[in-house]
Amino acid sequence: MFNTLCVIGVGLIGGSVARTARVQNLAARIVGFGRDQDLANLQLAKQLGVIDEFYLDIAAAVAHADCVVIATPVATTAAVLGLLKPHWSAETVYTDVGSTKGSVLAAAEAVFGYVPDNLVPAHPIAGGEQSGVSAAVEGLFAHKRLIITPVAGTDAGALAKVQAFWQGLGSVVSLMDAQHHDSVLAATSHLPHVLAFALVDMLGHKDEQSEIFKYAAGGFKDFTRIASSDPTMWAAICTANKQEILPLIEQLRTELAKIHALLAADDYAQLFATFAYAQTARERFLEQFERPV
Ligand SMILES: NC(=O)c1ccc[n+]([C@@H]2O[C@H](COP(=O)([O-])OP(=O)(O)OC[C@H]3O[C@@H](n4cnc5c(N)ncnc54)[C@H](O)[C@@H]3O)[C@@H](O)[C@H]2O)c1
Ligand SMILES: O=C(O)C(=O)C[C@]1(C(=O)O)C=C[C@@H](O)C=C1
Repeated sequence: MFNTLCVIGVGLIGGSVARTARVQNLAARIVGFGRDQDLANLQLAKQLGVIDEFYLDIAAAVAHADCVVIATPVATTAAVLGLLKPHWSAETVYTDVGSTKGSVLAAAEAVFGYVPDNLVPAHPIAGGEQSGVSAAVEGLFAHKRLIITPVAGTDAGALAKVQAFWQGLGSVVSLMDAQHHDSVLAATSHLPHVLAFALVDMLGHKDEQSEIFKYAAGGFKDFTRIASSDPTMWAAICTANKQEILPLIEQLRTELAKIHALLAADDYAQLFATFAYAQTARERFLEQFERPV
């Protein structure tokens, strides 16, 4: 159990960390930090009992913290580490929740010149399309995967503490290289978001826009739910991981061109084979991986 948990960015994920940590007794006191423009969200977080106190001053926020969780958009990591740097403590463990991990290591290198041995990058593979503390839920991470991406110099004690913390929040923890993480998540999370944003962008610009959305039913809603996600967060993720995302967009172009050609040629057999392969693959993946524990 930590004495003071400090959450930097008390939004959907940071708020869910705080809510769950409280219920699971992982911290005696939970505080939040944000900028002036985060004041209303922080006030709400306190009012909802998600945090005990909040600070707009970083020194006050981390003064007694033995665990700091950075839960802000990935584009802000360097700025947040820059604020933390003068108050960095060897007695504290630091973790984050960013959707891209290479960018977090790069931010640490840029700010410190190295990755501090007590900074243990993490990524919970759980979330939703909403933002802010009002969307935070206790139990968000239960039975969900969480990837930790340590580096060669990561302190074993800090790693063990952070791993135990995330396990205490209910996550099923895996360890992997940040580069590998970014390559896997580009395919399973970032590309689907690009696709959903692209589809709604395309349809939204069509003249018959209102007609299209009027008759949209379950399939459209299922496919495009994630296009309701925060554009600030997703522009940051896509920019941070473009090296991995760009080749996947190219592969998808090839796949769409294949389906276009099959349809144009009335090649029912190959069209069926393509859809049947995808259906079987999805069923197999769900069966194998839907429940990690
Ligand atoms: N939403 C998801 O499904 C999901 C899942 C896993 C990981 N993540 C990652 O979690 C992080 C947070 O995402 P979220 O969905 O909780 O977003 P959110 O918008 O709900 O919360 C982010 C919070 O950070 C605050 N903030 C922004 N910039 C800040 C700064 N410079 N200093 C202090 N506070 C700042 C915002 O006001 C907000 O309260 C992102 O890095 C995202 O990649 C998101
Ligand atoms: O369910 C959603 O809405 C999500 O976008 C969650 C999701 C995902 O793509 O699965 C989004 C970003 C994360 O980094 C992890 C999880």
